[in-house]
Amino acid sequence: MQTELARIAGADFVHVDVMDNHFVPNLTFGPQMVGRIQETSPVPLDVHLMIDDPDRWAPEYAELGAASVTFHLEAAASPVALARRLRSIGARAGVAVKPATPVENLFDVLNEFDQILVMTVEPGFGGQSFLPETMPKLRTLADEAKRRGSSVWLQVDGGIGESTIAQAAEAGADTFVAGSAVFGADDPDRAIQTLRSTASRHTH
Ligand SMILES: O=C(CO)[C@@H](O)[C@H](O)COP(=O)(O)O
Ligand SMILES: [Fe+2]
Repeated sequence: MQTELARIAGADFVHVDVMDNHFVPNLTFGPQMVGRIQETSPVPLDVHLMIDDPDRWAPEYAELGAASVTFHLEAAASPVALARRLRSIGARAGVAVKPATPVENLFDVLNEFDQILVMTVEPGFGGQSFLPETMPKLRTLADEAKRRGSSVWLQVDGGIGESTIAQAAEAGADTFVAGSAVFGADDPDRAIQTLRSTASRHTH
């Protein structure tokens, strides 16, 4: 784990995928392991919860000291109350939407969140292909956030690499998660730098 973390020391965050084998058909780990990563990592953690009942579990990840905790809108009973709770613990509050989930319901509550994650693959597995059909939704969200003067971060996750990061940045994303494109590279830190500069060239 330490060696893996050292390979991405130049990243802004370590994105941690928590999967419960209910919300998604895959299982990773829970709070105990995330706590260990938190203790070991020199880079702050961005926790992505792909779990049922985040209202019950998400605060625990904030208590561990994660910089941000993102739960799925589809799974939360009271998204705004949960975001407030995460913020009160000191974490950035994030809400994620699956590719087919509309974002219009978030427009009136944008300021309740620090980041919104637009999934660019179906959650559950790394190494999938980017879904370009998610871009119009991202663009609508970015336009709305701008119109309202919101400072919410717009994150994309899934299939992000050299060509797709450009599309996502063009559509208004400002925070990018890359798994395979970084860990599959010979030099992960260099891959991060290249992705970062490609994104900034396509940000307007
Ligand atoms: O949350 C998820 C998938 O559910 C992502 O964080 C992926 O694990 C990112 O991996 P790549 O698509 O970049 O390989
Ligand atoms: Fe993720």
